[in-house]
Amino acid sequence: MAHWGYMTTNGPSTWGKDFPIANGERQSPIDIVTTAAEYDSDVLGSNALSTNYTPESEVKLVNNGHSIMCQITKKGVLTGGPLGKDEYRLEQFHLHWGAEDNRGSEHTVDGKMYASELHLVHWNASKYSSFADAVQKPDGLAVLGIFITPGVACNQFKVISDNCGKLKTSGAEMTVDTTLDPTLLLPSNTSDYWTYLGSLTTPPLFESVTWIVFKEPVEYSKEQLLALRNLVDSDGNHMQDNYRPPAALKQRKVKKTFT
Ligand SMILES: CCN[C@H]1CN(CCOC)S(=O)(=O)c2sc(S(N)(=O)=O)cc21
Ligand SMILES: [Zn+2]
Repeated sequence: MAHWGYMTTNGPSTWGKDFPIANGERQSPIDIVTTAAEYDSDVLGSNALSTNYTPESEVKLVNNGHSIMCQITKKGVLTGGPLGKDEYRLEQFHLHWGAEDNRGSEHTVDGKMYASELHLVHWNASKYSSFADAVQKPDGLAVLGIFITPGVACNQFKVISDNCGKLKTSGAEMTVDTTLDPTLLLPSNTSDYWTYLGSLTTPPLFESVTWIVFKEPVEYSKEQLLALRNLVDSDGNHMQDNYRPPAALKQRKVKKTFT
């Protein structure tokens, strides 16, 4: 089978052929209908969402053919909020983006698409022994979704935007000798978010993700967004527009932590 991608011939509308779960009951992304989201004080509850990340002492960047990914090597944890008592460990982060500012995010808010969306991927280290073990479990993963909008440069993202041009082929890796604190990739307000049970937004589309999507977007400069748009895969195709459109909500409720 042709490897999945985002072109007409192998894009999201074709994924169901090889990954039937594409039409499942808890697929991601979704359109977040803000008026339908339910304020849930016990999500906000006793234990607010909390990150405790250790800054990376060097930055491992990988062009995986579908996105630019930063492989995390230090111990960083996400707890609280909808995650109950479980501790989720940061594994990697990556992005999705468009060819133009008017598209690129995967989640949408009342139909609005942002220019890009950053995903910090965590796995449930309280219940599972490894990322590979957790990736298919219904409570195996937690992903933080951060909307990106054009504006001032994000300093912490510079190490990625300054180097992604050197990752010319799929599988290309590089290690940049600089530190990176994933905490500084988050919006200033991490109390206001929507959360719901969903899936990976790329094949294999496992329904294993507790999604936490922050309301406040983060700004990247035009140059930083252009750096993402200049990324190519090994066939020399631009990686841009590497977003899956919203899937059906089906029998799910989206919760929110703010009124
Ligand atoms: C290009 C492949 N992307 C996936 C690779 N991984 C799955 C590994 O399957 C064995 S993963 O768990 O690191 C994630 S998280 C994620 S998203 N966009 O929902 O945050 C996609 C993927
Ligand atoms: Zn993603």
